[in-house]
Amino acid sequence: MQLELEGKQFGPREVLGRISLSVAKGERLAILGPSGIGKSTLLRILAGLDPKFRGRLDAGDRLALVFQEPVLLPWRDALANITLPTGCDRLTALDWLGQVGLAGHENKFPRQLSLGQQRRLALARAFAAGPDILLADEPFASLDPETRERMLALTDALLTRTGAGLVLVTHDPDEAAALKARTLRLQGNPAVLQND
Ligand SMILES: Nc1ncnc2c1ncn2[C@@H]1O[C@H](COP(=O)(O)OP(=O)(O)OP(=O)(O)O)[C@@H](O)[C@H]1O
Repeated sequence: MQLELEGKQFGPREVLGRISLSVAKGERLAILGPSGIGKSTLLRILAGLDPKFRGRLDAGDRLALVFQEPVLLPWRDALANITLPTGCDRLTALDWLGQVGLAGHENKFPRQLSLGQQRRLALARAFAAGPDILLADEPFASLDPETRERMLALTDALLTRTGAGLVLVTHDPDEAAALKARTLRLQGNPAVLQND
């Protein structure tokens, strides 16, 4: 995927400046920066969720997204939370549940799962979609340290196994290091990307 951003405004406010970014399958990138700098805004543009920007996005790749909030279907069980959005079959969904350590939880509803389990379900759903590139917005925030470590190791393993690329938005350089991601930093007003 390739983005040539000339600028992004909210009303009169120029939030992002000129940003050139390309990510290929297998490549891992982390975008760091303080709260409010424009990390989520940039990720939403990359995901094609926000078409209101000046510039050009070449989005030929297959993308999957994970957010800080797992955004699951509340009235569907864990299995259907994978099969319905991705179109994959039951066996594939069960396999992915196993890979994220949720074997035996397939008939539970999201509210019956802990936050860490819900995040792993969202991760399984993302990988079940077979993405070239995973776009992740703070998916490890507000987990207890042990769960966070396990989730980071799991994400690293699944990225390696599938060969998917990664764009991770985070304020935490440790997460970038744990995922062996090249780091770029958003800074300035309007914000632009600098090598870290
Ligand atoms: N829909 C919107 N309308 C107006 N302003 C917005 C909108 N979305 C974001 N902003 C503003 O754009 C700026 C960048 O927001 P963004 O959420 O991208 O920052 P962030 O770096 O992801 O922050 P955080 O780390 O706290 O999530 C902020 O000043 C925010 O208030």
